[in-house]
Amino acid sequence: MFHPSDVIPVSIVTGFLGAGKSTLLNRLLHAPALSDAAVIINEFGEVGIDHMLVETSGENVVELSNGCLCCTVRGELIDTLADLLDKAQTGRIKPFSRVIIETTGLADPVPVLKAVMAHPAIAATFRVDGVVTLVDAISGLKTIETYDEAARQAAVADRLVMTKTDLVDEDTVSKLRSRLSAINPMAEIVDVNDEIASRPTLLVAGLFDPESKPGHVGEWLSNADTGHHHHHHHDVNRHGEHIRAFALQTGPVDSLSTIQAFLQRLAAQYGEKLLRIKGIVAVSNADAPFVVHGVQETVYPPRRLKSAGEDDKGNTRLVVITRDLREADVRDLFDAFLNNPVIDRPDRAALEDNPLSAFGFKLS
Ligand SMILES: Nc1nc2c(ncn2[C@@H]2O[C@H](COP(=O)(O)OP(=O)(O)OP(=O)(O)O)[C@@H](O)[C@H]2O)c(=O)[nH]1
Repeated sequence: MFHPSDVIPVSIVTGFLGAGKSTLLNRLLHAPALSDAAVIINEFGEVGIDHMLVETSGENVVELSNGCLCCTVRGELIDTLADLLDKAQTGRIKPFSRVIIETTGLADPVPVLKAVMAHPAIAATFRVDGVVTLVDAISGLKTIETYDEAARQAAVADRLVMTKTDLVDEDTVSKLRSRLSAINPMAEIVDVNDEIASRPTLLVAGLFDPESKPGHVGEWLSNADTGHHHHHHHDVNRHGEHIRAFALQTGPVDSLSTIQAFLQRLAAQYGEKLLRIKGIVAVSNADAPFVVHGVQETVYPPRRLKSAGEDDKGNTRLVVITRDLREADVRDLFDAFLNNPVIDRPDRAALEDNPLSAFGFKLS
């Protein structure tokens, strides 16, 4: 039975772009203990697809895709929490015993924490209980050096989960572990393949206590803007001066290999500038679409989805997040792989015959 006076715990799952947040959540949400959790997913850029990628019963999943939780949608987060509560109290959705917030990979977690902890009405009903930060073992060390957001995500964590340890050597894992424990000596550091990382208790850590965090976390929290009046509108597809999101769309493709070849090519050519690419691919004559993923230099094996959402039938949609990379360059390459002619650009056959052609080199 739902008691309006109950204080509802909130777990925050964070980690840089592509660290494996949705993958981990999918695993945990199958646990009966989390079957009545409400899930708030925040995606960067206006074309959100995570609601299709996180497998829950659906009813209690809310997607916030109008920007990044830490800046443009803090007000929306508060409204969403209030709205979820209202719907549960009035029987419009199932009661929930925990809220799980998956932030965008670009989120500074401090304002998100502050939004929940410092808003009078929200803080009376919800309490932060478990900040779990995922760190990608392939790119984590570099990402933490390069992006302040990633270092802050690690510093505020109750638990740090190293992901993709299956794809790197032991030495890399041990260097990452040392770096993480230097940033946040109080956090428990686990490998995503450890048994503990498959238990729902991974998300539970007791009331968030800034005192138990590295020295600067309390200061960050005091200085953070509460964002209560933060409904102004900046471009939801931009994060700072360098990072932007856009979508590539087309109809069904003849073969999944066309898209995988495009992703491989993009990753090889642009590497770290290609922060993230993910999407749903409709393939002619296939009864279900595929999900594809790339994170910086790595392209992951495609996965078949159970079914497409009603709006997505027959559509191929890729969301791209780049740093200092022109949208037009990515679009041109996409068109080349789809064999859409673009003036002055090599087509797919030329690109595959001569990998240097995209850089302006020609075979004699
Ligand atoms: N081999 C391997 N692949 C992983 C692991 N964790 C995640 N992946 C893959 O990494 C890709 C990105 O994972 P997601 O779970 O979508 O990452 P995310 O953090 O939710 O991504 P964003 O929400 O876009 O920031 C997917 O192809 C996953 O299958 C892991 O531990 N090992």
